[in-house]
Amino acid sequence: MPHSQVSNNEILREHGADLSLTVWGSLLRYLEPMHELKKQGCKYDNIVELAALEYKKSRLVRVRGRRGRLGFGLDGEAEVVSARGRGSGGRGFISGAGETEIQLQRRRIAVRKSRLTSLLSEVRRTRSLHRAARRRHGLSQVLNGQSLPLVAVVGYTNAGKSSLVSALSRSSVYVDDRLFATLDPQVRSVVLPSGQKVLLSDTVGFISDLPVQLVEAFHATLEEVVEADVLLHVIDSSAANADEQRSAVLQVLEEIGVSKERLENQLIEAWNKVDLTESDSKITETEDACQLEALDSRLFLSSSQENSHGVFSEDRSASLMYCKSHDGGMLKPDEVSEKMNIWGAQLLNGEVTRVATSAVRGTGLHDLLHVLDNHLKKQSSEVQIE
Ligand SMILES: Nc1nc2c(ncn2[C@@H]2O[C@H](COP(=O)(O)OP(=O)(O)OP(=O)(O)O)[C@@H](O)[C@H]2O)c(=O)[nH]1
Ligand SMILES: [Mg+2]
Repeated sequence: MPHSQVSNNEILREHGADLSLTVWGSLLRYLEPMHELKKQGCKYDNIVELAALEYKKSRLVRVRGRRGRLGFGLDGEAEVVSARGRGSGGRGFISGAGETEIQLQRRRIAVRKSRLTSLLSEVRRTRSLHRAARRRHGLSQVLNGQSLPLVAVVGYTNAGKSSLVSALSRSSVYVDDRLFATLDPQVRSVVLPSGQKVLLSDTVGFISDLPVQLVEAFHATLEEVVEADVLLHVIDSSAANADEQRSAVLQVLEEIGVSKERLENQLIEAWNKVDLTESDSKITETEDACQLEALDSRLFLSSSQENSHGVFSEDRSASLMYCKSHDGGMLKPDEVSEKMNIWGAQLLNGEVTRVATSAVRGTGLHDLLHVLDNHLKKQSSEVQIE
């Protein structure tokens, strides 16, 4: 993956670029729709340049290419130098002529920046047209005039949002993406267990300290989030700083105008990548649906519960939930899924709902669809009461 965010960041880091710059690099890399920007001629290297310019206007990243060519790029050795000539890597920058070179580079970047900005606004315009079209048709033909609930999938960068959206749409009972694929490739339709059809909208990954200068570029995502009926917050449970990433996302959501009340009542958490946090044997058992993994006690019940099929109890020390049938045997997956009704009760009490998932292994996807179902039912019943 020569142009992936990870490898580019690694290269930058290897060459001594400071962390804030790599954060900018990754932020810019994640400015969706980068694919479209790339298609339209924006190179990743330009984005990194832009990052450098935006973050520290007085500093530049210079890259020595393999053939000794100086420029901006990723195939060579990078050194961060200040405009005054103090090299962070111990190497100085020749002043005098260097000043001119920096000015020249700045101008080049400024030109690229304006190109990027106009491309982004074009992309925004296209996406908003798509959204309008989606609302207009909005499968209203299919649903007799009702518009479909929109679930915005948000989360820290690399949490697995896109993977989860694909996995959910694959696992859904019936998927018809033809209408949307042409309108907006980042939206998938999914049918919940009750038969309710929803739209899942994949968004860009958030990172800490969202720089305000770039909020404009995030508008496409922000608009999806603001319009959404439910926010599905995907968290990489295997990340060492998962809690920090979670808080960073909540903070960004608040900053872009999502009310505290919505964050409490219209947000579902998918603690993704559980396959990386548990041993393989537990996963196997999970797939047999006899035991469900719990990341913490809030994922499941506060005490043992039962439904018509069996008893659910949790072993907090092992982070597991046991599901035994009344006759002492194992519960089948569809029997286990009945416990979602109990989760529904939790939702009515206004608790944040968390589901452990693995987009890669398919763990917890049905649970998540059930939770979404319950959530939307609860929301629509509240609307009716109002
Ligand atoms: N082990 C494991 N890897 C996962 C899981 N979900 C996603 N990944 C991997 O995590 C990486 C990031 O996944 P994406 O789906 O692109 O993450 P994202 O949140 O959409 O990332 P951005 O859109 O770039 O912010 C990929 O390499 C995925 O294969 C999971 O459940 N388990
Ligand atoms: Mg993604």
